Amino acid sequence: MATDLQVAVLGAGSWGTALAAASARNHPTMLWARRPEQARRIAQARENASYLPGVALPEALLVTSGLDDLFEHLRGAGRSLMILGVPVAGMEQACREVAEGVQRHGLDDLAVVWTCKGLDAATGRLPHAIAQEAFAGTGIMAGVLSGPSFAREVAQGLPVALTVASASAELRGRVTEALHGAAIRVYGSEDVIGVEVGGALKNVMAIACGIGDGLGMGANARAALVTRGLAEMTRLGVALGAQADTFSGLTGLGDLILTATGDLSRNRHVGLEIGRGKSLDDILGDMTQVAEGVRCAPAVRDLARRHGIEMPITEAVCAVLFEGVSPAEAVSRLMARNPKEETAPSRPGA
Ligand SMILES: NC(=O)C1=CN([C@@H]2O[C@H](COP(=O)(O)OP(=O)(O)OC[C@H]3O[C@@H](n4cnc5c(N)ncnc54)[C@H](OP(=O)(O)O)[C@@H]3O)[C@@H](O)[C@H]2O)C=CC1
Ligand SMILES: O=C(CO)COP(=O)(O)O
Repeated sequence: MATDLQVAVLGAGSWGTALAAASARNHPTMLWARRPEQARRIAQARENASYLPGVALPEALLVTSGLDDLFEHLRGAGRSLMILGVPVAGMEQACREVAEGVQRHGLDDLAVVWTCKGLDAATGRLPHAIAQEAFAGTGIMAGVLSGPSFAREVAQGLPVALTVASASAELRGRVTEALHGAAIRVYGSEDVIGVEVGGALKNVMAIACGIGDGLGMGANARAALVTRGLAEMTRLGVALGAQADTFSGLTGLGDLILTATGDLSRNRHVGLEIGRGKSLDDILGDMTQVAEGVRCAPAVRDLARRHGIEMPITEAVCAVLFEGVSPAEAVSRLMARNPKEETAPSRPGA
């Protein structure tokens, strides 16, 4: 392999595994699973049977459950890249472990991208704020990788377009080099906030669209939810410092369309089942993978209220998930809102 870029992926869920497999085709790549028995099973079977059953992983992909192995893999590389494949709930711990590992192993040129889509449930912080705090004083280059990308399709080698956002051109270049190829296009952006807000909020909107489809509300209602959902995403994003244009790109409209309409989406699945009358506890009890929109919805609602941003669809999702409001009642409340102008979505109050 003629490359001086070495890649480590922390987190062996569906997305971490799919990205590690893609990277391993061109660069020395090591995947870290937090459970030793899972790492052993993946390494032996060349398959992640828990998260991506039936997908063959490249022979070249290294697998470990030892965090120190991951840093040793990167030490001595010409250039190194760490991809965090954990959900938002694991972001703070992952960043802390990376910061400590960098010091312990004397890595001085590491680029780190996270892939989680959500807000910190307790504080409403976006992932970059979590990373910023953990990485302070370490010299780590940081950024976010997002876009419309079901892990299973990526792992099967089907075409996909992603966006990497970072202030660091060097980091954007490394991520592009690691993943860009025959089936993956990687676009660059400097709008970290816009990319993160799009990724977090499209999950909430996917739950809303799933609820509508579960209720049998029809294609017109779905189109209305997607469009007005995008208006909510843009409004909050702009209030937080994002660029409005980002929301018509891959990580905004692109990911919203995918997740709100694609049946591989876990968030859409949650909404569909709620709309069909199942309880949230039963739905989550039957799932083995994360649906970030569930924990994210109240954090988004609280953040929006703090910024004085109206987010009726998000409020409705929270009311159905956590306040005992029936899906039908939530729809009635949305429809009963006062008529208004359809102004540009980025304008406050639109
Ligand atoms: N799957 C997809 O298509 C895509 C997912 N994403 C985003 O990527 C992130 C990861 O999702 P995905 O891979 O799908 O999730 P999965 O549910 O498939 O896997 C989650 C992975 O994270 C580990 N994990 C779970 N909770 C924690 C925690 N608190 N701390 C540390 N590790 C934890 C799990 O380990 P264990 O098995 O030991 O429990 C597992 O390896 C999410 O934010 C998701 O929105 C982004 C793009 C596409
Ligand atoms: O983020 C995703 C696709 O871009 C995956 O969506 P779900 O988490 O809803 O499955």
